[in-house]
Parts: sequence; structure tokens; C-alpha cells
Amino acid sequence: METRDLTLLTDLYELTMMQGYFKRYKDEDEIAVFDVFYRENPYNGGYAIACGLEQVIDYIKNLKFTKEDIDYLDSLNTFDKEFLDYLANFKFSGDLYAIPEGTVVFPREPLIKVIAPISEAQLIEPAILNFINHQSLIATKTSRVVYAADGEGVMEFGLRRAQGADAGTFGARAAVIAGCIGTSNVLAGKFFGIPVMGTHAHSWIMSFPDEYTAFKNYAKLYPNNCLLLVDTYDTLNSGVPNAIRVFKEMKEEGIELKKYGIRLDSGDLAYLSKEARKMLDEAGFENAIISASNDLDENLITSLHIQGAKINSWGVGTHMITSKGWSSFGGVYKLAAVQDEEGIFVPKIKLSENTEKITNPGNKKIYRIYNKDDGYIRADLLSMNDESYIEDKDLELFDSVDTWKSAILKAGTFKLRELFVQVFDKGNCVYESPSVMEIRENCQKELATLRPETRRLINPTLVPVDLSNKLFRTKMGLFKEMSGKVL
Ligand SMILES: Nc1ncnc2c1ncn2[C@@H]1O[C@H](COP(=O)(O)OP(=O)(O)OP(=O)(O)O)[C@@H](O)[C@H]1O
Ligand SMILES: O=P(O)(O)OC[C@H]1O[C@H](OP(=O)(O)OP(=O)(O)O)[C@H](O)[C@@H]1O
Ligand SMILES: O=C(O)c1cccnc1
Repeated sequence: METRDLTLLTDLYELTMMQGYFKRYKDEDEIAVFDVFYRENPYNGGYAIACGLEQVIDYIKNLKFTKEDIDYLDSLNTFDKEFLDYLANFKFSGDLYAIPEGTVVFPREPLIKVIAPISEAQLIEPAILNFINHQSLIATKTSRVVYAADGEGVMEFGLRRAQGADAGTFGARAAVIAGCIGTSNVLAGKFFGIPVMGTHAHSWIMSFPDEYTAFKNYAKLYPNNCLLLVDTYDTLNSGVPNAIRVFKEMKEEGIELKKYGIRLDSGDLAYLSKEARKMLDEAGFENAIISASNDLDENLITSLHIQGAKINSWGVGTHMITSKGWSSFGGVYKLAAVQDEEGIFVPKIKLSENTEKITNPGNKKIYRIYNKDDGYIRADLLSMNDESYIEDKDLELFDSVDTWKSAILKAGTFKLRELFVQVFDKGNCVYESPSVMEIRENCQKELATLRPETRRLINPTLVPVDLSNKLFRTKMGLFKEMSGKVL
């Protein structure tokens, strides 16, 4: 897709702090480590899906203050000439590490780590959080809807109800990554190379003198993709009989309908789908698809399955694209370390009355630990960047919240994988994003590494995100040092 200049997509306080850092350090900024992480799984689920990295990459690659940007900032009467001259030559010069898109992730582990001069790292905070928070939320919501659909295709229909054009378009990207088979959003199809699909609206039926004529015209025009919306007048007395009449006539005329069936968009979807299934089967159209839409979400789809609904294709819009019921992913960007004169990263901690909100200090990395026998994720391990762990040595894990809890994993019972990939090296992009359809495929594999008990929609078993011995000791040391101290 075309690149956009989003350099001013930041909060004013980042720029005012930047000017302060600039005056303080002049030639060489202090190098800082910032972590992007979230604290609570959306919908009280068992996981989230990391999404939005490609947009972070595009944004950072295109960071550049234009003359118009500088003139605008000048007009705010807040920034001096020396600082504006510095901005005019600004380029991101830092490193960035990330968990690849489509990976399942858990609370309190960094999805992205930025190591950069503090002013640069500060500027990019809001945009990074904007991309990651939005797409990770929609991807996580979608994976729940797709889970409920249990192998039946889910089409993303949300554009018209999304909170703006970006939400509709990047939301469609996230939805396809998390398992939707396609989207009705044509711009998203063009930008991201994802399948576009759909049926037709009530207006098509209403524009003809009668329902039969509307169906017939549609079927003749689109014999390869002919899902007829049957609820405009009377689903069982008019819509389904007219659809069957058209399917029969097309057959008699020797026109093969490839993908065909009906869409239900109102009324009791369980009852109507069962009745429609009987009518279609009796007429010899056993392979006709029955698609349903109308304010669906994971709970309604689950309920419709329990009710024995004969629906085998789902169109989901409003509730998925707006993540109804969980309005924000809640991702944050927190300082974890600063580099001293010797180049050593000095860990920093943010205290809180709420132990869950105390940050994990230091320049860190993440190991994912899989059970050797069944391949499921056993835990994630946050460690300091200079530590390394191997599979043939026992592994000690400390709980990151209830720090008195620890466990030892026996060597040979687990497999390890480091989650971070390097994305920027001294300002140069060293990572190529896979295509959206490749990320989608990878996401399916990722979801299969979650135990069914973690994937379920209600009261899932949580995956622990633990600390290494060194990180645990660093955290405790800083905690003791800082608490009670008036700073
Ligand atoms: N069998 C069912 N069990 C639970 N919920 C259902 C069932 N069938 C439909 N629903 C849901 O009930 C809600 C209301 O649907 P209904 O069609 O009655 O109202 P509506 O959307 O206001 O109708 P209309 O589109 O005709 O204005 C929708 O979210 C729909 O998905
Ligand atoms: O219910 P959602 O999950 O948001 O799915 C998208 C909805 O958008 C359309 O309705 P709309 O009334 O906008 O247009 P229509 O005339 O095509 O039904 C469609 O028929 C779905 O009901
Ligand atoms: O193609 C469809 O059926 C469709 C597209 C957008 C919204 N609702 C339905």
C-alpha cells in the first residue's frame, strides 16, 4: 500500500519532552530501552494475538519532519529554532525487536522492544501503541469468533460499522490474520492481498418488482458465487422457495452454480436455518450453503451451534470490527532500562500499589517454553538479554506477580524458542514482513500450540509468564531499593 506521512502522529508531550532531552544531552542522547506490553487478556480470555507490526515498520521507515511539519510546530510557539533544526534532520537511529505478527502472546511480556536515543524512542510511542493496540485487539476478538465457528468460514463484514476508515481497513487485515476467510472491504483486499467476498444487500431485492426476478438476475450474473439473501419479505414462505426455484431453473438451463446458497439476516437464525436446510435438501440442493449474519459474535455463534442451527458460513461485522465488550487492548510503553557511560543497561522499574502493574525491569528477551511431549506452550520466560538457556539443563522459573512462587522444569522435558526477531538495526530495517496470508497461516499454527483449556472462551487456563532467576533478583533488588524511598 502507499506509504503515508504520519510523523506528527504523536502526542504533544513527546515533543515537549524531546525538546527537553535535546537541551539536556545536545550531541548524544541517552540510550533507553522501552517495552510494549499489555496487562490483561481481552475478554478475560487465555491469550492475545500480536498484530500491527508491519504498520509500525512502515511508519518508522517513513519518519521525516517536512517543511510543513516544522512550520506547523513553529506556529505553536513552544519549540525553539535549534530544536526545530534538529527535527528537520531527524531520522530514527535505534534498534527495534518484536514478536512476529500472528504469534499468540500473554500479559506482561514485551511484544516490542525499542532501544534508541531516549528522544527518538519517546517520539514513536503513541503511533506504535496505536497500531499494535488496534490490530491486536481485533485479531484477538476475531480468533474467538473463528474458534466459535469451529471450522466454518467467517467473512469479515464490518467496514460500514467500523470507527473510521483506518479501523475498517486495518481491522480487516487483523481479522484475516486471525482466521477470517476474507473481507467485504475492497480497499483492504487491494492493500493487503487478502480475499474479498460477499453476497448482496436487501436493496438489490427491493429494486426489482419481485424477489424471484431479483434472485434470477443475480444468479445469471454471478453463477460462481451465488448466495441469495432470503429474508427481505418472508424467509420461509417467499425467500427460500424463490431461491430454490432459481437454483432449479439454472440447473435446467445447464448453468452450473459453483458456490451457491442462501444468507439469513434476521429472525430466529436457528429455526430458520433448520427449516431452510430441510427445504433445500428436499429439493436436491444438499450442498447449498446456509450463511448467516446479524449482529453475530462468538457467544451467539456458540449458542447457535448448541441450538443445532444448520448454518455453515458466517458473516460478522459490527461486533468483531468494534471489539464489542472490550474496547481497548490496553497496550502500554514503559521505560525498562537506560544505558550508562560504559554501555551497560541499568534496569529501571515503575512501582505501583497494584503488584500486577509493577514493571519488569531491564533489557530483556523472551523464551517460549513448549512441552516436549505434546508441543503445547508450557510457559513464557522473561530473562535478561545477556542470559541464555538451553534445553538440556534444568530451568528455574519465578512467578512475575506472586514472586514467592517458583518452579524447576526438568531438562529434556521442554523445548525453547526465542520470540524476538530484530526489526531495526541502528535505524535500518533488517526484517521483511511476511504477506498477510503467510501471517494468517502462521497464526493458525500458533493457535494450535495453545492447550484447548487455554483457547476456550470462558474461564480459560492461563499460561504463566515467568521470570528468570537473574531478572527476578534484579526486580526484587530494585523493588526494595525504590519502595519507601522519597525520590
Ligand atoms: N436462535 C437464536 N438464538 C439467539 N439469538 C438469535 C437467534 N436468532 C437470531 N438471534 C439474534 O438475535 C438478535 C435479534 O435478531 P432479530 O432478527 O430478531 O432482530 P433484528 O436484528 O432487530 O431484526 P431486523 O433485522 O429484522 O430488524 C440478533 O443479534 C440475532 O443474531
Ligand atoms: O450485523 P453485522 O455483524 O454488523 O454484519 C453486517 C451487517 O451489515 C449488513 O446489514 P445492513 O442493514 O447494513 O445492510 P443490508 O441492507 O445489506 O442488510 C448485513 O446484512 C449484516 O446484517
Ligand atoms: O456481502 C455481504 O453480504 C455484506 C457486506 C457487508 C456487510 N454486510 C453484508
